[in-house]
Amino acid sequence: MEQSDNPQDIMLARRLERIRFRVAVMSGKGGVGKSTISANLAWLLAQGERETGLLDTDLHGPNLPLMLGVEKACFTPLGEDEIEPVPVAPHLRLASVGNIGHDPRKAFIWRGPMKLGVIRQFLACVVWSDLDYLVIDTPPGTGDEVLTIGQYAAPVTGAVIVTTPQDVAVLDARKSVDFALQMNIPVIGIVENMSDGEGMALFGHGGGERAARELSVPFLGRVSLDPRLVRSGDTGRPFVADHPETATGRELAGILDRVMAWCEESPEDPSGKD
Ligand SMILES: Nc1ncnc2c1ncn2[C@@H]1O[C@H](COP(=O)(O)OP(=O)(O)OP(=O)(O)O)[C@@H](O)[C@H]1O
Repeated sequence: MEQSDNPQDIMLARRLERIRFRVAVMSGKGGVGKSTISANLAWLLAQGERETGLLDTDLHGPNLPLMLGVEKACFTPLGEDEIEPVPVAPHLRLASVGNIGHDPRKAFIWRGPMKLGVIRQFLACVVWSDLDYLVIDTPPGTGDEVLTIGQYAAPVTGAVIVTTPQDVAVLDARKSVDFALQMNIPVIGIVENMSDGEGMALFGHGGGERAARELSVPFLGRVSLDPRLVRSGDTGRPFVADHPETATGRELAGILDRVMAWCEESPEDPSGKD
């Protein structure tokens, strides 16, 4: 974030300094599995004893509290303008607008400028303390909301772009890569989600890898279309918590290994730590 005299911006900058790596999970369109990937990567990071925060900035569909079984939890207020994220598991905490005490069955109605103000205020209010990783589940698309996050959470260490294998989705992934680069966010790579496994012919296979090659960004791996991922999303436990030894569990772990290797070798480490 550029230097500002605004007290909220100063507070935000101070809070973010205590986070070693900030990883934005982005997608050009909705429903491609961004929240699913974010939740599973964050869980695996925490299991590896990395102090991890998960930030859900989707104001219209904050799904992460439900996916992580903390939909009934509310933030603990620490003082004026300060809230403590919700503990999910050892080393893992979540901050989602879904935990501000709103009835999850009702839709949030936000007008444009109000939305951006809320995102900014939300970023500034959450007290994470020291984190190794902050995984930011961004709203889909390349609009003002993602722009606001990119601006206020800067410098973002890198972006993970999630896509599905079809041509239209891959086109959207290209837009996301371009968007991230325009915001000066380095692209960690592309994840192809809902990829057809052997004998399947639903979404196809290989589009994400092709897009990564054409755009000269790393391909982080594919996650198969797996109905158990949908079920685990509904049970409040991420897939990798209960199925780490399945092929899909290993695909997710492989993606995390590549993300961590990229971050930990990144010269952009804002904390200046090794
Ligand atoms: N690999 C997969 N196999 C099967 N189902 C999946 C897979 N990945 C995600 N899903 C399912 O697809 C649906 C959309 O996933 P998710 O909510 O993670 O997408 P999203 O991109 O975050 O959506 P939004 O645009 O609403 O933020 C969910 O029901 C989820 O369980």
